[in-house]
Amino acid sequence: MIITVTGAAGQIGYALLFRIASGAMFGPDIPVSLRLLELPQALDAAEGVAMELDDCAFPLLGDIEITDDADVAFEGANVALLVGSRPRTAGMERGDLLAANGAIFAPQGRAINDNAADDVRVLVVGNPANTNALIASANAPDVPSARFSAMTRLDHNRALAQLSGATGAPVSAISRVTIWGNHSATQYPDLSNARIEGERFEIDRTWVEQDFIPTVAGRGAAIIAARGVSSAASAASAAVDHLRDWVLGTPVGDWTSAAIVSDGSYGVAAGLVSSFPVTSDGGDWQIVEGLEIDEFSRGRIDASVAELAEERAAVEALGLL
Ligand SMILES: NC(=O)c1ccc[n+]([C@@H]2O[C@H](COP(=O)([O-])OP(=O)(O)OC[C@H]3O[C@@H](n4cnc5c(N)ncnc54)[C@H](O)[C@@H]3O)[C@@H](O)[C@H]2O)c1
Ligand SMILES: O=C(O)C[C@H](O)C(=O)O
Repeated sequence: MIITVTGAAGQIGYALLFRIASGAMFGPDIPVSLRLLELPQALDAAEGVAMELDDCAFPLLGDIEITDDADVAFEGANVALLVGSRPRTAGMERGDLLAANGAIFAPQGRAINDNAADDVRVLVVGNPANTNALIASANAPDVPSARFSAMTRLDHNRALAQLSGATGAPVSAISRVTIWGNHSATQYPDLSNARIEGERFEIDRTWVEQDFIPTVAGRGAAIIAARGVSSAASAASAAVDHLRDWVLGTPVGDWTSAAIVSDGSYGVAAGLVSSFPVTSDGGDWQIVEGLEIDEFSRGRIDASVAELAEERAAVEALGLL
């Protein structure tokens, strides 16, 4: 399996590469070769990471290639993790960030289109992840859009952890939690269908609305406030979970959350990259259909999807789609 990681010398890269190389992503039987894409000024740091990977003597790890050339990095890639992106800095407006990231994700989409393996699967982690995935997919016309996804698994895992903490139920007993919409503060972490030990349970709506939702949706900012930098190990762990479930399949009776290109399900405008409840049997992600959406959920989903539509309009105006 050839796995390309962009932004490989960054914080998430440093937490992610060792887990991939150890077999945590695809299990103990699948050897992995790594392609690390970095900016020219970070190539030395990426070399250092590769030296440490060598020093782990991972039995599953094949060759490691380090490059600042996207065509080389995505050559033959079966999996592409697009982590490297331009973080927001002081004085930057949302539109500036979208433009800066368009300059990264449009060429990377083209490089994936021209060089990746026929079965490539792409996970966008770099923010704003949903819209970056939209840009990459739009610039890869020969790759089915179903092969592009953006990461909301970290939000999903945060929701599991919060519910576990509030109920005392172990994370392993909780199922059917959903993240809808954008990987941003407007996301909607939804417990309407959640189960503990396979059963529906009584849930305090005040806690959901005033504590659970703001905690999950604001967790990225809370981590930045506490650490001074954004989440890295938990983001890497979520990326491992996302790819494992996509390639090896989700557990029977449960689903996960991933941002994928909407087919119009649940009133989410077709073409937007929005988070949904999804399953996989090892092929494409499938949206879990037929869930009842009450008025509260409808409002929350619509608000986050409206933000996604605004982001799409902004990158469309920049000529990135
Ligand atoms: N979706 C999520 O749940 C989630 C969670 C945490 C972080 N993030 C996002 O992930 C991204 C990476 O976070 P980080 O903490 O690793 O950042 P970081 O700044 O530590 O590392 C980013 C790396 O990307 C590299 N890079 C920048 N542009 C590149 C390009 N065009 N090609 C290749 N490499 C490039 C930089 O040189 C740097 O080494 C950020 O956008 C962050 O906001 C997303
Ligand atoms: O919130 C952020 O900016 C960082 C990241 O997307 C996160 O969710 O931790």
